Amino acid sequence: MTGFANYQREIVQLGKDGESLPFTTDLAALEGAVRAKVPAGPYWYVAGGAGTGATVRANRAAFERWRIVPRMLRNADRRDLSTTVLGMHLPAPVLLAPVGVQSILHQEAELASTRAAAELGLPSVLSSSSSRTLEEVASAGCDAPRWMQLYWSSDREVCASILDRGKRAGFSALVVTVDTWTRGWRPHEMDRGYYPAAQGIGMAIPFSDPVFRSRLAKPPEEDLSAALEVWQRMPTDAGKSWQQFSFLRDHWSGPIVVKGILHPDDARRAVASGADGIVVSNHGGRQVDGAVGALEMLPEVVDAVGAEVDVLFDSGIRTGADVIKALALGAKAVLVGRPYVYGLAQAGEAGVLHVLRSLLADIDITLGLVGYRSPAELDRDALR
Ligand SMILES: Cc1cc2nc3c(=O)[nH]c(=O)nc-3n(C[C@H](O)[C@H](O)[C@H](O)COP(=O)(O)O)c2cc1C
Ligand SMILES: O=C(O)C(=O)c1ccccc1
Repeated sequence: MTGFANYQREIVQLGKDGESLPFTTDLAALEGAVRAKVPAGPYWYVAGGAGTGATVRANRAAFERWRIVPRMLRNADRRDLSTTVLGMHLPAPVLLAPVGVQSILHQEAELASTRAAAELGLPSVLSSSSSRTLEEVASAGCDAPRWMQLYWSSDREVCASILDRGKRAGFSALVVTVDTWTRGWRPHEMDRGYYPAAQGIGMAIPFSDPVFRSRLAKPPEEDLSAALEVWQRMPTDAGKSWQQFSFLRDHWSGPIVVKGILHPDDARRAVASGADGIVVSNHGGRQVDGAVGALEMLPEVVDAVGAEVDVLFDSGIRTGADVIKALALGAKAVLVGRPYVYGLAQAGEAGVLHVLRSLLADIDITLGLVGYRSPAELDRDALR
């Protein structure tokens, strides 16, 4: 057995002592548990998808179409989930996806989620729209790798300043999200009139940025709506094409990952433009209604660029079996989004830790039962 599976033993022991966990171990059921606890505005903001929710469903349906074929008597009792992504050693092929405005669910927000990930040695990706600044998260006392995500604003000096702050605060990789230059059509938000950004939530990074502040007549603390208006006048797609990627290369010395790729030709373009990694993702179904399930595109993208760069995956990961399917289809690691945020809503850092430990234990146990000892041993032969 490996370390992560011990969580199962701890839980079983609790049961023997007549106790049970305060949380579900069924990560697919977490959403329902959180729905009963959190007000409708923030709940739907997180859980909702674009339009009719067809893409959210397509993400799950894509996992359902693949089945794992377990192998027997292969000495899989000792396992090692560790892997290397962008040259960084990870204890397991799991990262925390960038999720903005976490303070709508828990006041400790990104501090809690980053700490929980770091406790397990897992990297977390800080959203560009976080509720805490880069420097606050850096000083949370975590020694796991921290990556930063960027919504690539058209104001080059503001962008350069944010990248420079990230570097100085010790963020080791940059994730550039290319599928969200504007928000998708999201009835769940619009019909409830719930817009955290309108209250300045998720503006911690720009509002603490000296270059952004120099663009304002009055600081955001004195005139919030004017500051939000200036920010909104810096659209993230203005004139952007793959040619502008060199700007990021010039202002970021570490690895760059492009997040939000589905078509293999876009993956090739990203790599040709200098990306060190790709995240195959449809943003958890939040952007384009009726889009392809992200997992459906993973094999094509891996075939196109997997030999050159690390291909990561997100959108719809809920269980250990899901992670095994994504790895078998060629992902080097996966990012989880909503599940850890639901853990945060349940119980802050302890809730995130529970979700991550459950997922890692599930991956570890399932990998062993399927007859594999490490992520690297998995390939498409494990699936039908
Ligand atoms: C509430 C919420 C906020 C998000 N904010 C960001 C963000 O700021 N930047 C980003 O690149 N992706 C963001 N995402 C997308 C996630 O990084 C990720 O792609 C998605 O959640 C993965 O799907 P899953 O939730 O099914 O795991 C957000 C997702 C949610 C649910
Ligand atoms: O809601 C999202 O999916 C997202 O990417 C986002 C962007 C800015 C602020 C909060 C969330």
